[in-house]
Amino acid sequence: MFIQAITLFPEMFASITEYGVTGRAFKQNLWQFAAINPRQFADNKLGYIDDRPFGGGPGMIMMASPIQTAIDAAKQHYKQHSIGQPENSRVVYLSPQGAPLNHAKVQALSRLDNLVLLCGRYEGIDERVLQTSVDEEISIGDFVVSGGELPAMMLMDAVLRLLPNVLGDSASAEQDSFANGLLDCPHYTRPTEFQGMSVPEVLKSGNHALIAEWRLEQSLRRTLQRRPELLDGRCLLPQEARLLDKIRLEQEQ
Ligand SMILES: CN1CCN(c2ccccc2CNc2ccc(C(N)=O)cn2)CC1
Repeated sequence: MFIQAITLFPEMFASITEYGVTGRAFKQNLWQFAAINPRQFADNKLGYIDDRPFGGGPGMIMMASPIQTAIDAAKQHYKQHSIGQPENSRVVYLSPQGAPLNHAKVQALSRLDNLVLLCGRYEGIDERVLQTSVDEEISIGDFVVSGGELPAMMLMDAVLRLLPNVLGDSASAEQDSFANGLLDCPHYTRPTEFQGMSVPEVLKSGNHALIAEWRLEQSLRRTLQRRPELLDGRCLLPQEARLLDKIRLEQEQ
């Protein structure tokens, strides 16, 4: 997968290309990345790519033209390098006004050949380039941060984890909590005793069926407790329904 970020701060993306599983996968060429700085496409010698908002108000708006040129350059790049299929490519704009990102959306994005991530700064981007050149607007949550770069890197990390071979067999993405629509169960490691607290016996039993059932019960218990709405509309496997009934019965007592 070839990901391009349109950003005023290309260096920020070292956080994902240089560290952790995403960094190792990048070095193994399991995915490719390029940053495009719209400042190089400024219409003026001084490199201005922002201007005051029509209608007044605080802050500055990113001008349409340099962004348009940057998006066209990104599309040109994957076309001339014939990376994947142009139709299997998408331009995504990270913004508080976007559709909420969730696991299903991450899965859909992980099947693309090319992904262009538009990172806004200042107070946002001129609407006219968004209307013509952005395929999808996505939000990583109902809060505002000072630029689209961190949201873009969070989206990238979630997507890259789903690419084949990125997570060696040690940690597979389908075991990720949201992959099954539930919150994750509690985890423990050595030492057995920590500040007078021990480890649930079942986890030391070596009985893998019992351990799996305990973990599923803990996930269901946590989901019911912290995010009950995640259970609405989620079809339950027989084992999940049985455990959920048991938990609900206990809570009624
Ligand atoms: C001070 N202004 C900075 C620029 N910002 C803005 C406005 C429009 C687009 C992008 C941004 C970049 N910020 C983002 C981006 C995404 C998310 C998210 N939830 O996905 C949160 N914030 C408005 C506020």
